[in-house]
Amino acid sequence: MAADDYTDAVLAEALPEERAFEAALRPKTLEELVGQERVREQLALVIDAATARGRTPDHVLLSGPPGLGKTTIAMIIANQLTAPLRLTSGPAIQHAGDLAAILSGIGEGDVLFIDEIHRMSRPAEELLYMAMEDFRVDVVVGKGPGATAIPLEIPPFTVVGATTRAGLLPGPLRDRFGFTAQLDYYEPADLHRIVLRSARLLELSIDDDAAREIGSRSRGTPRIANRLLRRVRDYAEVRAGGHVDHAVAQAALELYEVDQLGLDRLDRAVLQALCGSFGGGPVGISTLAVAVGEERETVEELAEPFLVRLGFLARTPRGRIATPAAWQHLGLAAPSEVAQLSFDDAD
Ligand SMILES: Nc1ncnc2c1ncn2[C@@H]1O[C@H](COP(=O)(O)OP(=O)(O)OP(=O)(O)O)[C@@H](O)[C@H]1O
Ligand SMILES: [Mg+2]
Repeated sequence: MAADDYTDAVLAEALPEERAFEAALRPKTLEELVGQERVREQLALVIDAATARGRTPDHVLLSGPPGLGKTTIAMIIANQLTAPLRLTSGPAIQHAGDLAAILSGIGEGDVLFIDEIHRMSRPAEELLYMAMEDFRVDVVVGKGPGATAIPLEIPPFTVVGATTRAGLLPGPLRDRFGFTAQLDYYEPADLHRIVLRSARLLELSIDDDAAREIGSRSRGTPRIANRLLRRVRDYAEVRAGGHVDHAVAQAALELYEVDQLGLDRLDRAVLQALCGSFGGGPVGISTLAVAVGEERETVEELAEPFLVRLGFLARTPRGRIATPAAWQHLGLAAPSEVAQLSFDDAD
C-alpha cells in the first residue's frame, strides 16, 4: 500500500489546494485569535509598548509544530502595527546576497516575515543577525583580494521568524529575538471555538456538539480542524441537505477514516500491526513499516509522533512497544506483562 492510499485528512502540513481556504479563515487581530492566551497577552504587550514609544517592536520568533498559527500570528503582528509585511522564507535565502537584496528594500517600520527561518544558509544567517542587531550590514561584492565591503544602512524594522525546529537555529541568531513565542497544541475547547468560528465565516450551519466532535478529532491543530470541517461540509452538502448535526459530522469523519481521537488509517494500521502481529512489541521501526506496507520515514514522521504524544507507543532501546492505552484504544486486552513495562527513551 502506498502513502497516498492513506487519507491525508490529519496531515499537519498545509495541502497545496487549501491555501486560499486557509487565508480566508485566518484571524486578522489578536482578539480574533482563539486560544494561546499567554502568547496573545505577551504579544499585545510587545506591540502596545512599541506603539506607545513610537518605535519598532523587538524581533519576534514564533516556534511550534505545523498548523498552530505561526503564519497567522506574523500577519496579525504586521496588521496590528499597521506596518507593511514583507514575506520570505529560509529556503528562498540560500546566499547572503539574496538576503542583502531583501534588506536593501526594507522601509522604516516594516515587518519582515521569514518562514522556516531554520532553513537559511549559514552566511545568510550571519548577515541577518548583524542586520537585526545594528540595522546595518556590510555587503561583500566580488571575490578574493578584489572583494570590497559596501556598508548598507537599514532603517529600523522588525523580523518575525517562524520555525518548526527552534532547536536548529544557531544560538547567536536565536539570541537576537527579543521575544520568543512557543506555540502549544490547542485544548479541545479552543478547537471547538475555532470550528464554530470557521463555520460562521463559511456560512455553514452547524450544531454545537458537531463542532465539538470535529474539534476533538483535530489533534490539537487548528489547520486540521479547518480541514475536517471542510470535508464535513462537503459531505453535508451532498448527503444531508447542508446542515451539520452530530450524526452528519460523525458519519463524515467515519467516511474519511478519522477516529474519535483523530487517528487516521495509517496510525491505526501501525497500532494494529504492533499489537496484532508483534504482540505489542518491542519491534524495530523498519519491521513495523514493512508490516504496514510503508516506508520507514512515513511511519516515523507521520504516524509515530502523534502515537507517542497520545501515549500509545513508546520508543525503548529494544524497539517500539504498545502501551496499555493503545491496547485499550483498539478494544483489545493487553497481555499482563505490558502493564509492568518501563518506557525508556530509545535515543
Ligand atoms: N489561534 C487560532 N485561531 C483560529 N484559527 C487559527 C489559529 N491558529 C491557526 N488557525 C488557522 O489554522 C490554519 C493554519 O495556521 P497557520 O498557517 O498560521 O499555521 P502555521 O503555524 O504557520 O503552519 P506551518 O508550520 O505549516 O507554516 C489557518 O487557516 C488559520 O486560520
Ligand atoms: Mg506557516
